[in-house]
Amino acid sequence: QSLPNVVILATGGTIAGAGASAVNSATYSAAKVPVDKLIAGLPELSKVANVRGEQVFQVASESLTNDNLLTLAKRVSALSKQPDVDGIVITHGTDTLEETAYFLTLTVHTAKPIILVGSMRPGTALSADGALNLFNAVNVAASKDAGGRGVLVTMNDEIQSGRDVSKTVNIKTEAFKSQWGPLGMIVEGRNYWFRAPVKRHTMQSEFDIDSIDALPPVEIALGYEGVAPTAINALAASGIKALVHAGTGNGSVADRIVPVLQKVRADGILVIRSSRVPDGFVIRNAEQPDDKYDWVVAHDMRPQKARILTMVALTKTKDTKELQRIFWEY
Ligand SMILES: NC(=O)CC[C@H](N)C(=O)O
Repeated sequence: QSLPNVVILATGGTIAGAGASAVNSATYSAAKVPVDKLIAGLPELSKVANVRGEQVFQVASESLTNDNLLTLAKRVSALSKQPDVDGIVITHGTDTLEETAYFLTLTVHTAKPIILVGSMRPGTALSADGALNLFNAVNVAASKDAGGRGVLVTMNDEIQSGRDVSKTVNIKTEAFKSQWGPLGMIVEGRNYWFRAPVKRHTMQSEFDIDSIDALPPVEIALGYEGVAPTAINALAASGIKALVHAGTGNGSVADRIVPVLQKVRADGILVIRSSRVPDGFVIRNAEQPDDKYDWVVAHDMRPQKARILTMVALTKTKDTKELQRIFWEY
């Protein structure tokens, strides 16, 4: 057979979920159905690619750890080097899918398509979205024109950049959005491309999962009206190497928190100023004098993605100028 070879790495989530009845679209158990059953339930895949599955984990994605991330990325990297693998699909819970997608696009050196996919409803529900999302993922992974675009996400007929995309609604099937728009769409197994990523990824990345064996502890502190320094002080005392501050507005920081973050930086912990606002981006030296305080701004990265990039960057550098360059470039 001359069909492309696609490997599905299954990690759990709602796409492998099962509920008690067809009306249970929100009340169900995630991470129940094994990958071989997912593949067997979608005979249409055999016309698109030679598909085989590997069960890497079977978890809800909010429980994934840094070690899980390393295990998965190393497996993706190893498979991508095999001549008998043309594309890789990763089934994943949607809650932290955006973090895994960004981690892989930063660290896996391949021009072969890598596609993450999940679903918002379990396969047992009325109007389940997982089957079409997975069919689309395998189609994109099997197509020649999907390589070299960074790690991609196929949800709701859209092809999204793994760097840009986030879960923005927690109940609808159109859950994944990027403020910069999707890269394309997939309809009846055909890709329609409209734009390409400009940030560094995969082949052009200076980071390589094959030489990363541990990730440093990096945590997130939220800014809000009435915020106290309690959480930041506790995090700083816990041995973290960097703190992502999810500030208000344009990454603004409460006046009583500013000296706390200055102390955190003086103690050798890197401070990354991000925003809890989903869209837009943080501008350096606006709201706070980042040059003076030696803080880094997270550009357009949401706090959870800023944390991923910070962990990856810290495997190479602790220099704040370097870290800021990395935030602009990735
Ligand atoms: N829609 C989902 O995949 C959410 C299920 C679960 N919380 C997870 O992220 O794995």
